[in-house]
Amino acid sequence: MNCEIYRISKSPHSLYYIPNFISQEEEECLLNKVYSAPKPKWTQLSHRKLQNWGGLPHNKGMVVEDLPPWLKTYADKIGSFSIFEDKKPNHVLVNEYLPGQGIMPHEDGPLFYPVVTTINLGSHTFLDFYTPIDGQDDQPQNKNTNVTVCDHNESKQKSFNDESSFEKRYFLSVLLEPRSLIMVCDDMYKIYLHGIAEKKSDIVTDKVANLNTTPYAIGDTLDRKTRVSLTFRYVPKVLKAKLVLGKK
Ligand SMILES: O=C(O)CCC(=O)C(=O)O
Ligand SMILES: [Fe+2]
Repeated sequence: MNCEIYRISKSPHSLYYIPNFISQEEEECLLNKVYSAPKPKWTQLSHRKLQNWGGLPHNKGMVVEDLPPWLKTYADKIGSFSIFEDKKPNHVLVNEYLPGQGIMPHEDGPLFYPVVTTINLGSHTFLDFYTPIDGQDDQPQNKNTNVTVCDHNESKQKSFNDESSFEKRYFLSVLLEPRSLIMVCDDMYKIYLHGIAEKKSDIVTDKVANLNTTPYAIGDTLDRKTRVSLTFRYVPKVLKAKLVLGKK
C-alpha cells in the first residue's frame, strides 16, 4: 500500500501520520493484551517501563521468537506499506509512560531497518525531533545498540547534551493522537534524534508539523494521561534458535 497520502507535508523529510489507524475497540483490546502480559515481561526503566516482543535485538543478531497473534496482525498490516518494501516488522517494543514521563532524545541505531512505526494508545503525546550536534553524529551514547538496556544511558547523555543544547537543536514535533500510527523513515530516522519531553501537559505551537490533520489549534493545552506505544520495527540480523535435542 502506498502511503504518500499520509506524508506530513510540513516536514522536509519523511514522516507519515495516520490518524485513527485503529478503532476504539481495537485500542481497548490492545491495551488489555499489554496489561494481561505476565509480570516478568515488563522491564522497569528509570522513566518508563517496557515489554519486548519478537526477541531481543542485539548486535550479534536477534534470536527470533514468533510475535503473538494480537501483534502479528498489525505487523502484517504495517508491513504492507510500501516504505517497508518486501519486509515485515519482526519486533515490537511496548513502552508505557505515565504523565510526566518521556524518553531522552536518541537515534534508534543500526540494529533496525531504517523505518520505525508506532501505534499510539491511551493518550496523546508530542514526539519531538532534534538536529544532531554538528560533526558528532556518532556519539555512542545516543545510539541504541541493545534494546535490553534501552535506557539510552540517560545520566551520561544528560551531562554531554545539556538541555540548552537540545533547545537550540529542536526541529519540529508530531502530535500523536490515541489510535494513530506514525512512520519515521529516511533522514528523520538516520540523521535526526527523537524524544518525548518529561511533561504532564503539552502546548500546541506552530512547530507541530501535522497540526492540519488534528482538531487542535495553536495555543491549546493538552493534558497527558497514561500512554502505551507499540513500536514495530524490522530487525534484519537474526539468529536461528539453537535446538538442544536429548539423546534417546
Ligand atoms: O514511545 C514512543 O513513541 C517512542 C519510543 C522510542 O523512541 C524507542 O523506544 O526507541
Ligand atoms: Fe526511539
